[in-house]
Amino acid sequence: MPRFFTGAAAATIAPVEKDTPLKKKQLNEGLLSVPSPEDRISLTPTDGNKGESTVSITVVGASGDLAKKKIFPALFALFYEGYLPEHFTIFGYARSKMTDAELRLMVSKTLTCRIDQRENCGAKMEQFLERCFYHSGQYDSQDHFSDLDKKLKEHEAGRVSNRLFYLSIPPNIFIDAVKCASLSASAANGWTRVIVEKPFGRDSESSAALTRALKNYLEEDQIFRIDHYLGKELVENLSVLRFSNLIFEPLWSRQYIRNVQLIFSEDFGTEGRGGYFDNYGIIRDIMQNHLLQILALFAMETPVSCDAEDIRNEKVKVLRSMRPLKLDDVVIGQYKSHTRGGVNYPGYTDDKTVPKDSRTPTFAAAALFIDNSRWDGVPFLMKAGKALHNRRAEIRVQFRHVPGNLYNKNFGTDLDQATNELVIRVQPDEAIYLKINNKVPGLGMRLDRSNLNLLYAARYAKEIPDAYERLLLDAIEGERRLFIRSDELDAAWSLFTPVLKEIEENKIIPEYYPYGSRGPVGAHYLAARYNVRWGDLGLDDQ
Ligand SMILES: NC(=O)C1=CN([C@@H]2O[C@H](COP(=O)(O)OP(=O)(O)OC[C@H]3O[C@@H](n4cnc5c(N)ncnc54)[C@H](OP(=O)(O)O)[C@@H]3O)[C@@H](O)[C@H]2O)C=CC1
Ligand SMILES: O=C1O[C@H](COP(=O)(O)O)[C@@H](O)[C@H](O)[C@H]1O
Repeated sequence: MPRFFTGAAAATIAPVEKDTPLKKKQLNEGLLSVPSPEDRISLTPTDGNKGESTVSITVVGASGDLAKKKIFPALFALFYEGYLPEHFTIFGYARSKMTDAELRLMVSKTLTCRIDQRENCGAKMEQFLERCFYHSGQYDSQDHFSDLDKKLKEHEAGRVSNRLFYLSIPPNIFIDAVKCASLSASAANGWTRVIVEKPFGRDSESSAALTRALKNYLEEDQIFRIDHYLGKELVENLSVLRFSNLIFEPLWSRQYIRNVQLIFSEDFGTEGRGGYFDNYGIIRDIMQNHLLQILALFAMETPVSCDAEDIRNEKVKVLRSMRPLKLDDVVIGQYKSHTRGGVNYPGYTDDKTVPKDSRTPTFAAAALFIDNSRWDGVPFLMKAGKALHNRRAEIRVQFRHVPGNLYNKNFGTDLDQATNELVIRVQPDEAIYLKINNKVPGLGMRLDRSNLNLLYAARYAKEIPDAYERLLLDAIEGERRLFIRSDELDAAWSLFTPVLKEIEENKIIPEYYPYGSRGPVGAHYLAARYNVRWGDLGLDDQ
């Protein structure tokens, strides 16, 4: 069921943003007229185009990697499934010279059909591409954005215009682009929203400066800070799992949970993105955002409702209850070259875009703590790395042992063998499974560990949408639940900034690990200090 109303229904959708500083200025100067409430609710199709609304989506940085790989394909998937409004236009904006036809050719190479929904896919692609246009311009030129504005207006044809800008550009030009888009290409009578890609700064100070600069041109509710992990199916399911199943929520505390592990691994290196990565490193690239966001959703208290502000309020509370990370609780690593099966896999510093003497971590493990009554003393262990032995993202919840367990003798003293573990596998092969102790069928009394397994591919015959689809749709619909609010961002940076500074100022040497391995051994010592064994090492967890 499409979530977006199209056609006549869309005529009743009123702009929801508060006026931006720019808009207020224009209103004061009489440069803009305010649609009266009557205009907003009573327009019917007989008013001509005026009563209908359009959405124009401008992909700023359209020639780039993310736009090609994720944004255009996600927009097509939304179009294919009927989620885009009836009147929509997509503009690519970048400095590269391209015609509309060239943009369409570029985009067409990246579009794919769903495995389970291929009907009319070719025709749908054609229809989609016909709605894609290109405008070449500089990111810091108001004139060029004014030219874009003129083109957008032609397509909007007098309808109520809503505009979404997706900043798919390097962070050093975010502000220029926001300034120009806001001053020269804001919607005249509908909403204007801007999706901002990470990185949101590289520490507390630069992040706060970015927020301040953005707020010169936009209100907070126009800023959609994207963390694509929040758009992943199993991350979105976390709240459903916790708050709609009686069996989980009562166990969700220090009373029953021994530790929580948040694990991210990739089986490839920085290949091609070394230039960006070297300035950030794995802690900023993965931990401070993706893993911490998952942690906040995992650990938050029950929100008042599913509304964005209620959920984000609870996330902020968790983040602000966390202890700033200490250097002692962090292990960093960097991958080195490795030859396996006659193939040589390059080390991090073999990447031409990385300085030869770089100490930037490509792996990190950390122990974090939430100092509130629910989680006091429970280690939240994070592990993230590139060029490891597999590609995986998962949450592991290890439960305490059963007091006075009748069957202890069947398991011996190995706590990890005897206790339950809940695994939420975010990717690949999305799954939720619970390790339980079970009697092996037969006349004897032999126990083993088995999985109660919800494997998505077996349970749901539907392809899981890419995270960018969900997030783009939410931004179009004005749903902010899965986007990061500025206070969340501040709290997240407060946790990591001191340790990042210490690592950099003291030039801490990372532990080197071979490409394709399980990462530095130091991660095991760190876990052991808190009586934890990483859950992804078991034979049934490969
Ligand atoms: N690629 C990915 O997988 C991911 C990317 N991101 C973030 O998304 C954003 C875009 O990423 P990505 O597409 O990889 O970036 P690119 O490096 O591909 O840059 C996007 C476009 O920006 C323009 N551009 C690049 N460098 C400069 C520069 N120095 N000055 C002015 N314009 C420049 C180029 O377009 P032109 O020359 O035509 O103007 C380029 O095509 C970044 O913020 C990145 O951190 C986040 C997660 C994943
Ligand atoms: O944000 C980022 O995420 C990707 C991993 O995303 P995934 O959806 O493919 O798991 C990571 O490769 C990249 O370094 C990072 O910037």
